[in-house]
Amino acid sequence: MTFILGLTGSIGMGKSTTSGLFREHGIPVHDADASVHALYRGRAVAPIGAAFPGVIRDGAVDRQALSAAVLGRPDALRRLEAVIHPLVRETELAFLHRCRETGAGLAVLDVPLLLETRGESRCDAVLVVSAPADVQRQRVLARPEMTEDKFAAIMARQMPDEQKRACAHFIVDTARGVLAARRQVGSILSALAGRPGRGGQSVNRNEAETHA
Ligand SMILES: CC(C)(COP(=O)(O)OP(=O)(O)OC[C@H]1O[C@@H](n2cnc3c(N)ncnc32)[C@H](O)[C@@H]1O)[C@@H](O)C(=O)NCCC(=O)NCCS
Ligand SMILES: Nc1ncnc2c1ncn2[C@@H]1O[C@H](COP(=O)(O)OP(=O)(O)OP(=O)(O)O)[C@@H](O)[C@H]1O
Repeated sequence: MTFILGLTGSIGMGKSTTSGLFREHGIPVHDADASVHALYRGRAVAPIGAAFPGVIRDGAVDRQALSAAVLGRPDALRRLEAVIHPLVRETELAFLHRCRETGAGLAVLDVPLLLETRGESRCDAVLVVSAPADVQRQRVLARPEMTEDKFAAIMARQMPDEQKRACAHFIVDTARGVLAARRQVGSILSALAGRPGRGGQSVNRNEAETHA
């Protein structure tokens, strides 16, 4: 049985970077953000175009236009999520099916809204990627196209980092550099070695060592 590790964290905390450290060990990772982006070039174009007129450009969803249409408008963001989340869930299920068929002992689901959407119920354990608020802010505001308003609108839809950490079986601190994060991932893999998956029944948090 494949052990399902849910990897999450707020915007800019280092989810993609940390997922990459699991990939270095040959562990399969499903990246929900990447799945959304692929859907915006394929199956989601028609339903998103119907729900949000004007956001399709050159046959694909224009993320900047969509962002402007939904961020800061909680109802619109919920509407977008109602369209896109079931499609992402389908790609995730297909990924997990492949992991089981190939006998993978561990699979990682990188899902930004894992805890906000109670997705932990389909994981065997939860890893929260975290950094101090000032580091997060500096990272996010350094991105092109990012503004204070956009950052605030995204944060408003996300569970505070402190609450996320309280739900974690494992924590990776990304403020200490990639080498330190690589070491933390290594120790999580050691802690999980040989642990059988339970097909989505969560591990009791006390059963797993929390690595801060
Ligand atoms: C709002 C959109 C258009 C902005 O696009 P953009 O290219 O600027 O951001 P990107 O997709 O790379 O997401 C970056 C980060 O924003 C945060 N984020 C994305 N969607 C959401 C959301 N619905 N609620 C809160 N935070 C979100 C996450 O931390 C994510 O890692 C885009 O994020 C989107 O389509 N979101 C809806 C899909 C979704 O809910 N994705 C998250 C999990 S599946
Ligand atoms: N362990 C680390 N050490 C140093 N810098 C890091 C580390 N992890 C992430 N970063 C830096 O932080 C920034 C955000 O990282 P990343 O893109 O992995 O975050 P994310 O959580 O996936 O972001 P988003 O929520 O936007 O998808 C990047 O500039 C990355 O280089």
